[in-house]
Amino acid sequence: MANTTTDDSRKENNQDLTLERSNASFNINEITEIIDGGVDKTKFRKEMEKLLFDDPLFKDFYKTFFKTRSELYEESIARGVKLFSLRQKYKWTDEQFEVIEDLVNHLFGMSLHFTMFIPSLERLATETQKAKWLPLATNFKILGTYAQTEMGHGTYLQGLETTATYDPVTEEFILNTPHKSSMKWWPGSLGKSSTHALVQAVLIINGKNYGMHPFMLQLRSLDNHMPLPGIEVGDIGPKMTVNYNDNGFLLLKNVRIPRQHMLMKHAQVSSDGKYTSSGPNKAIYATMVLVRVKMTKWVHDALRKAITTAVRYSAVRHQSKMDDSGPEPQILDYQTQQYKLFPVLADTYALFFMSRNLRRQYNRMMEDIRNKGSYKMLAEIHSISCGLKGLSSKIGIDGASICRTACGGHGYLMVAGISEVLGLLHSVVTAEGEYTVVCLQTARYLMKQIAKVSVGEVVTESCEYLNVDPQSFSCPLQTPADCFNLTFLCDIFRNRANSLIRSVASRLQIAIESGTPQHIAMNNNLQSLVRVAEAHSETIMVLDFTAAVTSLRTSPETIKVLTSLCQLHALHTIVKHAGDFMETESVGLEQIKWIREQELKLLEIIRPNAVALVDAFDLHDDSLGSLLGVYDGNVYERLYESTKYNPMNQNVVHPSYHKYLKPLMSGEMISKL
Ligand SMILES: CCCCCCCCCCCCCCCCCC(=O)SCCNC(=O)CCNC(=O)[C@H](O)C(C)(C)COP(=O)(O)OP(=O)(O)OC[C@H]1O[C@@H](n2cnc3c(N)ncnc32)[C@H](O)[C@@H]1OP(=O)(O)O
Ligand SMILES: Cc1cc2nc3c(=O)[nH]c(=O)nc-3n(C[C@H](O)[C@H](O)[C@H](O)COP(=O)(O)OP(=O)(O)OC[C@H]3O[C@@H](n4cnc5c(N)ncnc54)[C@H](O)[C@@H]3O)c2cc1C
Repeated sequence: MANTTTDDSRKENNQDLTLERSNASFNINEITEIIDGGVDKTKFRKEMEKLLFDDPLFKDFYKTFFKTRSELYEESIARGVKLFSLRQKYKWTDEQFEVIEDLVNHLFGMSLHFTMFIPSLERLATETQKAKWLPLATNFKILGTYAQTEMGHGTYLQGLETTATYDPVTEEFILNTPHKSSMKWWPGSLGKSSTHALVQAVLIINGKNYGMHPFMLQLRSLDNHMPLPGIEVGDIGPKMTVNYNDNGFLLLKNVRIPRQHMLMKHAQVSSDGKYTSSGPNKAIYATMVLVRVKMTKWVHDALRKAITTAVRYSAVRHQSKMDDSGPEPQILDYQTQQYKLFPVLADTYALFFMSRNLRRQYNRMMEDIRNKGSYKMLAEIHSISCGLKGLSSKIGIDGASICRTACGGHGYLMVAGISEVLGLLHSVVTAEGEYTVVCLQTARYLMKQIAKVSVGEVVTESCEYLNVDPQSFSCPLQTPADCFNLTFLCDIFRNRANSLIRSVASRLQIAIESGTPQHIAMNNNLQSLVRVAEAHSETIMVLDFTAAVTSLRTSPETIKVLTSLCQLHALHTIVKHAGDFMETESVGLEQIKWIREQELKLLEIIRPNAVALVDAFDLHDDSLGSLLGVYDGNVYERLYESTKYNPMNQNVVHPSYHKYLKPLMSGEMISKL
């Protein structure tokens, strides 16, 4: 199968797409460079595309859909080994490797080695431990995973049951998973690949429980890959997606490890069993914060694949008639199709600017920790990243589902690529903190911030809007045209979040003051707490998108088109939650009517640039992984060609005909009964 590339050798055979591209009002390279982070980074990405997609191992992503689990696993290991070797050879940085992870859709074995195992060592190990294990890990002498979740507990970390009991006589920890519910269950690359795991276990010294702590455990022999004594390990079985990954289970029976194998940066156990700790007690959760931050960008990466497919396909697909005398229109010309897809396109851009800002804030926090030993920003970054990880995964799932249905029947095919994206997004909404659970972490923080406001204390930057009294707010939208004013829209979002936070805080306070036990008062308000976390996170997204488009240094045409997307993102979010915005008097009934009308106007404004706006993501066909979304638009040819590769078509007559259908049709089967 010929694949197009992202350079000038692209074949632009489909006339509709050629026309769409010639109609664009802006230069797509300007947006591509913003997304890549500059011309040099665009150049690097393109070089990497050449390097990877000239290699049959990474080409023709759609072929993975025809493979068995074992084939998928083996191929993913081959890909992982190739990528790790290339990383070593070219000395790619972490940032460069993240670009490559996205290009190959995270489809390679041992991805957790760089996503969680090494970052955990960097964050949780002492300098001596780092000097010992990091060179082994970065040179692939050991391959590691992050083993925290158990069969019985993933969310409630205080409920973990794996124990690490200190034995001062031998100066060892004895690791056990005492019950079925205690076995580790889910860690990526655990089942068949990893030689080592960072195991989170409950530390016990002299019968006293010190809670969850991290331990370095060797799982398999470095000579023959056999599990070491006392260790049972395997694959947990087929999943909704990521079936190339050997997510695993792990049982431990009296496995002894040296005292020095507890990662002791934040808490230490001396040889005689004395426990000491330093730094904040949640510092051992550090790797989870990093991955949640990264996940917001993964959602953007995933959703841009779905929306690129759906918009390009909608430009080449013709169906039905608007007018009996005219030709069948492109389905992208139906207002309903635009109303499905353009808000998703706007959300995809919103996710990009939000995740970029979140990563910058995270990097600032890490600099503070490294340079000043200051964890001041941790609580705020934890709260923001929890809410945004949750919200982005939800936007991703909703958006990709819309893209799938917007592609009609063909969208249901695996080779359309959207089901795969949707499955990946379902893993993101659950892994690294389940949706509701992470939202509740954000809400917990917001409740503390509003309590500070009530006693005149200073709140953190993300919550500054809480300093305003909602009573003093009046809706700034005086005319329909005001609905395009981003400053007004930001104020409306701030007011809605502010009012909702205050309202649930006040309900909680009244309930508790009137004698309702705190846990019951909380449970009676859990749904409202999730809602305030969503409102706060949606506000951050609108503020980040607005700040980005109003500070862009690029051509007026590019700013104009991105501004329209920002307006659509904000207006569509208001329409989705019209009840909230009206209940908090952030807008009135009249304004909701205007917003709905202006939203439809934006569809018309965006329509001529729709294809260019997805082209600006500059996704290589082998990265896009969709036969419906190919750059040249030759969708029907690609679909037909894919049937030649399909293993079901390798025999003209399938063996089951001779085994079952023929005996039925000849009457032989019935006569045997
Ligand atoms: C096609 C394109 C491609 C793109 C798509 C890519 C897709 C890729 C596909 C790959 C698949 C995904 C693989 C990803 C790997 C996933 C790995 C995992 O899940 S690993 C497993 C992940 N597992 C999970 O995520 C487990 C989720 N559960 C938890 O994190 C916790 O149990 C908890 C947070 C819910 C509660 O914890 P608990 O100890 O009971 O805490 P309390 O509630 O009592 O709060 C006490 C205080 O602590 C504070 N605080 C809390 N956390 C943090 C923090 N991180 N930091 C700082 N502070 C924190 C909190 O604010 C509070 O402060 P204060 O108010 O007192 O001041
Ligand atoms: C693809 C994938 C990869 C993974 N990779 C890893 C890995 O590499 N390493 C690892 O250690 N783990 C991994 N996990 C496990 C993952 O982190 C957990 O599954 C996740 O944190 C959710 O926890 P849970 O399964 O216990 O869900 P549960 O907590 O059992 O969630 C079930 C329901 O209960 C609700 N619920 C639970 N607690 C509360 C509460 N306090 N308040 C309100 N509602 C609540 C939830 O909202 C949800 O609706 C992976 C999971 C997946 C799907």
